[in-house]
Amino acid sequence: MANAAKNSPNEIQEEEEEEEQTFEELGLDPRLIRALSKKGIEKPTPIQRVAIPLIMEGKDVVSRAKTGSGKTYAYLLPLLQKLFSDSGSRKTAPSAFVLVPTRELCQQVYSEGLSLIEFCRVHLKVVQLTSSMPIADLKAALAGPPDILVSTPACISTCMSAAVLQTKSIQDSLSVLILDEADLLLSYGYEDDLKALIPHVPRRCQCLLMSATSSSDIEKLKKLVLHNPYILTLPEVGDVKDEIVPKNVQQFWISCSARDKLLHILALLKLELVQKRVLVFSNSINMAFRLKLFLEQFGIRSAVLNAELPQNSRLHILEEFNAGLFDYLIATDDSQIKGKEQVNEEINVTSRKSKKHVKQKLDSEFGVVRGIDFKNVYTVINFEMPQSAAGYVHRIGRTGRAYNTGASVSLVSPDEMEVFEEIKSMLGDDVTKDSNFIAPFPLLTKNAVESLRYRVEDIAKSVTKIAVRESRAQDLRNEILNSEKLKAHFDDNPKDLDLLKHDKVLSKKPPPLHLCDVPEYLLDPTTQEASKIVKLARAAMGGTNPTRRKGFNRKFKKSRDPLKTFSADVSKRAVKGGMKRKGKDTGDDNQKHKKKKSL
Ligand SMILES: Nc1ncnc2c1ncn2[C@@H]1O[C@H](COP(=O)(O)OP(=O)(O)OP(=O)(O)O)[C@@H](O)[C@H]1O
Repeated sequence: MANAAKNSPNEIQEEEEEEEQTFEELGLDPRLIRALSKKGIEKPTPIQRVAIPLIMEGKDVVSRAKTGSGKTYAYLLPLLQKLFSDSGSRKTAPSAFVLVPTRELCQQVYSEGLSLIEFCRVHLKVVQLTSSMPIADLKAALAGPPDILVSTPACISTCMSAAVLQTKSIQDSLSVLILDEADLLLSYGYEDDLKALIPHVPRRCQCLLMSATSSSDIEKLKKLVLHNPYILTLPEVGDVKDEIVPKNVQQFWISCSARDKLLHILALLKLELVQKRVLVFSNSINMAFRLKLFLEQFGIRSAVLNAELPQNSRLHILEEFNAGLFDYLIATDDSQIKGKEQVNEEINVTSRKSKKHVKQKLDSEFGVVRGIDFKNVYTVINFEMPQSAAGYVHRIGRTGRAYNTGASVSLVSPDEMEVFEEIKSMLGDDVTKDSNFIAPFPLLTKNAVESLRYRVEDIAKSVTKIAVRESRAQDLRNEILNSEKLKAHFDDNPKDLDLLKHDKVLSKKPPPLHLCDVPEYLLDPTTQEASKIVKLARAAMGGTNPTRRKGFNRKFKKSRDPLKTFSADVSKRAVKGGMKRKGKDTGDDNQKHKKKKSL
């Protein structure tokens, strides 16, 4: 049906009717539907439409869907529904484990679970545990026990070794195990932790595996954890490399030398050729600070999010950014993949040379890019290219989430062409499939870039290695102090976001006034026009106001909406007559799902 639907208007109508399926029709409990409605969520996304009924039937499911497609509710909703009816049963350990690769994700899934439970007014308890917690706190959190435990595999392993979680209790009580962002669990080094847990997961336990990309790690995990699972995946994955990046994210690139990257990013931001809010990625913490200091000199304030910051500060930066308190966030990623030694070396240099001797370890459970639900990020800029094609998909996936639209701009220097080619070949880079095509960025003219060059060169030189090192150490010191204050403050005032600003200026000298404004005579007519178009588009979308944006997006062409293009696999094999299922027993369920669903 998916193919036919693309070709025939009548069938598109059919497809759209199928899309109108509601949460009620999926059999969701009215309390959950009310809770969703309070959160402004009215109808299921495609992955939710397919996964929720299967999970409610108790099936093991591997669910692979694009970034931002709503995978968290796809498992949280049926999980809660199951626990509504199980809540009276006696147990000695949590009924459900949700395992994620990073603390940031832990916090995010925990908050989503907690708010659904609160809205539903049911007596269920969710806790989050991380490896940094003292054993006594882990013990206290597990007393009860709670119904849902959100954690990292390493922390579960710690709890088992410290006998805070008894393996016998896990065997008796665990009924659902969820591995979220499963494609990352092994690359974050959790294989041994998972292997320690798996023998204690009872055979009857339902196992779910959620991921945005596929990899050999997923295959490994599937074998390790799942029994006879249903595989829900994108329709053409495998052969046609389609729709890896959500369709409503437009991808662009700019070719420039490594040296000219500062000049180009300044032109993009200062001439307002990209829409706010903007998430910029760099590959190292020093580069992130260099960029911050450089932009400050032109009156552009930003915050840096990285692995050396204390956890409270990181969470607070994310919350502030999501709440719209500042427009530019520079994040570092890939520190896990890059080799910790190199990054640690970077930190030690900072520590040794800094007078106040700030020592801070990189957090191995840190992850900004993977799975974090940034709100209303319109533009992602790759100031430096990620180290892998999968890294690119995850970065780009921070925009265009749920029903929003977004854009990405990658600054590609000659020595990054190799990874850029790899990305293009992974995407298929087919001009006819606009979702996967990375187009040259059309709004930035050579004249506009050159008009800024002489201003940029002096400032770029003034942002020396020493200045970067000092401001990085300064920021870290501030954040360590803040972190303590934040902890105490937020225990009492959980909703107070405006306490500490993270985009404060770090430069010793205030930005020169003449650099903060770009005089009109510097701009060629094409750039002026481009800037106007971007502003108009922004106004049409209601700025960063999420509710007005929704209205805009409803008018957005359906075929460009990533949330509408998912179909269950039901994939290749389904076309030939049946849902893809590991193992022999397909039975009646196969009949139910026989038809290839295009949602
Ligand atoms: N049915 C829905 N309607 C509208 N918005 C939704 C719906 N379901 C989820 N969302 C919103 O979509 C956003 C993305 O959801 P989520 O974080 O679950 O995506 P994801 O598929 O897990 O992405 P990633 O792979 O990047 O982790 C969230 O802000 C969430 O609140």
